[in-house]
Amino acid sequence: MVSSVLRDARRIVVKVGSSLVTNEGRGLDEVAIGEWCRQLAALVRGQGGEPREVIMVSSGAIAEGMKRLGWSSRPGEIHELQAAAAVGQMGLAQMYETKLREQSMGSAQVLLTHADLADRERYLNARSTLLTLLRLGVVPVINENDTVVTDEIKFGDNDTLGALVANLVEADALVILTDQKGLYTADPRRDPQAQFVHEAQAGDAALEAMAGGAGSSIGKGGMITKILAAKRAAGSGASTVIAWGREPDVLLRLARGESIGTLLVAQTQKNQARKQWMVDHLQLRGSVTVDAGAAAKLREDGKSLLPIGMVAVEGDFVRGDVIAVRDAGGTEIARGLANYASAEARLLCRKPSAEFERLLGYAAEPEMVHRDNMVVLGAR
Ligand SMILES: Nc1ncnc2c1ncn2[C@@H]1O[C@H](COP(=O)(O)OP(=O)(O)O)[C@@H](O)[C@H]1O
Ligand SMILES: N[C@@H](CCC(=O)OP(=O)(O)O)C(=O)O
Repeated sequence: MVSSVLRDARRIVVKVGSSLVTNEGRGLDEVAIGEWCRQLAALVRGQGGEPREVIMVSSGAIAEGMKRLGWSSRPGEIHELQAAAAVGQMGLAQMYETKLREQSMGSAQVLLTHADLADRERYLNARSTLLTLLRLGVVPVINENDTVVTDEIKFGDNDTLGALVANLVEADALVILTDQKGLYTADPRRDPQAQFVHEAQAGDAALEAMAGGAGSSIGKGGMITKILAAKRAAGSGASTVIAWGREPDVLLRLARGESIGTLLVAQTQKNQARKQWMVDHLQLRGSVTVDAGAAAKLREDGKSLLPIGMVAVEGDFVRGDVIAVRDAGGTEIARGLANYASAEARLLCRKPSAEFERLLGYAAEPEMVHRDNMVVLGAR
């Protein structure tokens, strides 16, 4: 069977769980990590098709740290888990770096917390960094920053983190690699009658009833967190595939359009989903007024808003806040995330980007609001 979802996906987030990465806690599985890295490199290079942008979200730090520290059972104390994660992350990063370098691929370590993605400014910073890494052809390898978070504010499982990263970079697809072939109607470790689910709608409540917790002592979330991650990823238009991480050439075959694992299809289109996301987060913090030229560029050409077209700034906002864009008559044209705080924006009115560094002491993005972070009102 051929599925177009992964075949057409240009930006893909791949998540691998602890049990796979560490061979059920026996230690980092060098061969498996090498295999995924070989496939990631082939995808980035577009071997056999269009080049893809890929981000790896990898668990395994705690399991690897426990092994390095000689602990045979998972400690109950949160700080011991954090210490294990810090020890294990060294090995994890080193392994991905080595395996990607063997493929002549650059790699980058990114450790994120929930707070990083909940805070608008950090959200934009994380997004810009990841998009820059992708543009540079480097493969970001992401894990939760376990050192600085405790239970209540943790993602807790990397399935959720994978979905939030997919939302963050507006990925087309999320691939969750695990120790099962995909989703079954019940936990196959417990119910031999369980049937395989080939395809379903992401967010279908019936799926949540099928999914149980983790089957091994190594994995954290189990299938339920994968189902919820698919629902979350669908919020920004990304479909999810749950597949067995040891399936030969799993990523390459998915990218060729082969149906492997369970496909959970997002119901909303990416652009539509992005707009919905903006509408849901519309707590306006201020606005900018633009000249007729900029208004036309936004309305008719779907362009970003550049400071050179701005004539005034109203309100008090920080980078990452949602602001309105108004024309000279006061009519709202668009809403979006501000790249510059109001005080900086006032200095940048009517100025070309070449002057930003002189005016601010630094230069970030050339746009005041990037079109990817903007909803033009009235536009479909
Ligand atoms: N309906 C289901 N279908 C498939 N697996 C399920 C289901 N319900 C529970 N599971 C369990 O979820 C496990 C995968 O989750 P987990 O151990 O957290 O892996 P990972 O480390 O890859 O995140 C499987 O090994 C399986 O025992
Ligand atoms: N940040 C943790 C991952 C948490 C976790 O167990 O995730 P997973 O195995 O994907 O369910 C680690 O690297 O050990």
